[in-house]
Amino acid sequence: MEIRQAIHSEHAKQLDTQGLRDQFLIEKLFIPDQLKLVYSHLDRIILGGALPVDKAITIPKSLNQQTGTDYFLERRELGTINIGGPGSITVDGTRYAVGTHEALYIGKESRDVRFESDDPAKPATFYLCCAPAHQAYPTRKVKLEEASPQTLGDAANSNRRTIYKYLVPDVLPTCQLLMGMTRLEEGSLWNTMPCHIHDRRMEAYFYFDMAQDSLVFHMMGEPHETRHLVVRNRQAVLSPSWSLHSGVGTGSYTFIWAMLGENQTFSDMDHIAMADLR
Ligand SMILES: O=C(O)C(=O)C[C@H](O)C(=O)CO
Ligand SMILES: [Zn+2]
Repeated sequence: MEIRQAIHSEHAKQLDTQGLRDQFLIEKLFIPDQLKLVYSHLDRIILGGALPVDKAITIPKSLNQQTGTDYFLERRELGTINIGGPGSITVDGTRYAVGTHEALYIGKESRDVRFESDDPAKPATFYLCCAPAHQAYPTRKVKLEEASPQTLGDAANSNRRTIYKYLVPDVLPTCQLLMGMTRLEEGSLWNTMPCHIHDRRMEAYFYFDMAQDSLVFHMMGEPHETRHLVVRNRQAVLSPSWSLHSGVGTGSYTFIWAMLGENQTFSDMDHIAMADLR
């Protein structure tokens, strides 16, 4: 499993383009028929992808070497949103059908997890976020209609969007993982602007549904020391708690956000006045 160290903001601001990309960008998350995971020391989040095409993908036993536990989810919870075709996830013998843009929360102490696609021609594509957990909450599927929606922004500011909160306390209990998907309206290209930080939680953004030659300029850094990352389709960004996180696309895109940290209060954000951005 690839490891990313935590990084101080004073170090991050010295980095050049490649240095920033090495620290914060995850370029490849999906390898056919393999589980790809990246372990970050930012609140010990693990991000990953499972793209089952010709065979099922399972969580290998050897992963417990990284977690120092008997099995991977012994002290962890796992959230996933399927951005591909219809598929299923079998958790300790119970099969959950997981369609496009449906989420599955997999509780702590789940031992056997198996990802499958219904049709190899339209494979299910599971984006995964995994967090340390202290309590075994029930495994549960969440459909798009069950996610808690919040529409923000307007066309005049090119930031009209709906935030679908799938794994949040209003919908189901989790130990610390918060996860959802934000969809922009046609013509709106800015997410999360006006922007914010939240010192109490780290965050990860995963951009998808982008045209081949389309880019997102993902904004990061402390509000007075902003930087950007050029992000392509199906790439993820790690956002430490000191970093703002916002993006603008050269074309349409959707993204999945996930947060871990002190609290599960989505609205606990420190908004940054436009005048304070540098
Ligand atoms: O478009 C947005 O605004 C978001 O999706 C915001 C993220 O969910 C976020 O940064 C939550 O802290
Ligand atoms: Zn945020």
